[in-house]
Amino acid sequence: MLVAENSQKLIDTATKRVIELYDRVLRSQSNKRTVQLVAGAATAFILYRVYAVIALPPIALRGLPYVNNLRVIWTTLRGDTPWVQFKKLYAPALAKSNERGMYVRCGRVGWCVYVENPALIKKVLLKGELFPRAEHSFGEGDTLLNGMIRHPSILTEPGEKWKKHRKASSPAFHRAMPVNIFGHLVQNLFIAIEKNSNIVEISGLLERFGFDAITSAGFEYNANAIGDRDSEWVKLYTDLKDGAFSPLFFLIPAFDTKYRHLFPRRVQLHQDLKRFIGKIEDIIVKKRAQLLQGRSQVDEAEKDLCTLMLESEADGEGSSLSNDELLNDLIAFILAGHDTTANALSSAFYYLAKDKAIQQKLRAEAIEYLGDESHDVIPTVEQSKAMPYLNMVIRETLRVAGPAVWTSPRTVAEDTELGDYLLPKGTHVIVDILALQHDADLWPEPYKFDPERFAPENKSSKTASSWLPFGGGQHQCAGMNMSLAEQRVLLSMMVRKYEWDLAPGSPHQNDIVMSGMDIIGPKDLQLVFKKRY
Ligand code: HEM
Repeated sequence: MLVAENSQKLIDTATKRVIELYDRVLRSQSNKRTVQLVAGAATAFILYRVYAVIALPPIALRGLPYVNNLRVIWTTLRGDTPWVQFKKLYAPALAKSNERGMYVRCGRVGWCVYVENPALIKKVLLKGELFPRAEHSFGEGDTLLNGMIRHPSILTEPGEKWKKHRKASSPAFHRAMPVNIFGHLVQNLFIAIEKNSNIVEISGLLERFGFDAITSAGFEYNANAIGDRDSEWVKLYTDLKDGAFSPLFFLIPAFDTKYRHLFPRRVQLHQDLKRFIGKIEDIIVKKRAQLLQGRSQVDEAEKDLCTLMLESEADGEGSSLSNDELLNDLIAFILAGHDTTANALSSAFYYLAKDKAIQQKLRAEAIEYLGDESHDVIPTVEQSKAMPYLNMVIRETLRVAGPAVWTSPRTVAEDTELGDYLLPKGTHVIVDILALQHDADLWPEPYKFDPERFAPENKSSKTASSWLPFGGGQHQCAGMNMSLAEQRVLLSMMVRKYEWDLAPGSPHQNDIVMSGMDIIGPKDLQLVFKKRY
């Protein structure tokens, strides 16, 4: 939370004390002037203490450069995205840290040390025992946010409880590579693009593509978000997600719990949540029953995650999850998997529209691998992995405009030195992916889109450890390979079929304009498509 709960308590106590003091001073007739001076000084001191609690980090962290929290609150209320906040506030703080590569600011879990130095990042990500995931990073209680990011799940638990979820899903993520599912959804996207007269709002369309992709690949349910933006599933999910991250309820969770009855729309959303959960529960129950009848005959790589998880559980391979736990993980996959991939793709469309030579080079490669006949070709897994330039474009997009700007927060398990700085037990630490991937020492001209950085001859160990769009260590993105497959299939098919350009008068003409808070992507990106066949 941007304003920690204990700050509120301190403000209340301080206000009470100041009122009591004034009351005593004003009633006292003796030596009034001296008493007024003392009262004034006491008030100033208390006000400073209140300011310090809200605006400044704990004393133990003040040896690192930090960002005054009032500035963070202000920029957040203004609706600045992390992309803008980084340029305005965090990059200057980081610049003050010189070689250290650490700065402090208030984030979702309170005051955090943000780390950008690759060597320190390695320590944070690889020493899981010392830097376990922070508990309750999405708050506690019966809020809509906790109804969506459900406990216990792969996204929420630290330690052994998390391991159980990761173990249950690892075999499934290892096997799933559903290029045909993705390819057929890309064909639905073609239909949607051609329904538009001229200008296509591609970022919204890709979000709907991402939703169909994760419901199909997650539990064999095509929500048909591409075909029908008002479909029941899409509306339900969008309302719930917007509601869960609504700033008012995010900042003051009591409005969503104790005082929910004062907000009828909120009450409705909680009922909608039950309906949404019920739909996925039904799918799980049906799939468990199907498994008792025999294995799915679908090709292993095209099976959905839920089926694969149940099958590996039956084989004693993954760990065993209750229906509730499995449900929580499936919802986690939707939340973690749909916006991220959609925004990455949207950014790729932007950079390819801005640089026609790169777009053409990518097209030439897709034609070389998939042919130039006038019909759609869904690449095989092997073909999609083999296209070197496609992979360079994807990697560079994830560097320059990676949708996940930070890793999940970790909490220091005992007093620990990070670099030359002692972090007390309980300090929160976050890897600043955005800062790392825009460090000019590691990535010259960091805001320039240049896939050649990833050409084999330009590879270096320095950049290998500085490309972390999926995080790293034990919590590295579980869906990384699935997301990469989705991006390869979509981009290779799209570039074979269309040429595209920014829409006339696009606000993105000079520079990409981002939207989003934790997950970012181009804001309302509009493109003009020209069909090649
Ligand atoms: C471009 C697309 C994606 C990006 C950039 C991305 C990025 C990330 C990042 C940065 C983390 C946190 C890592 C950490 O804390 O160290 C993460 C975790 C996670 N992601 Fe992704 N992700 C993407 C797509 C997906 C997809 C498609 C899925 C599911 C199908 C998925 C599922 C998860 C899960 C389950 C976790 C938690 C892993 C754990 O703690 O064990 N992500 N992702």
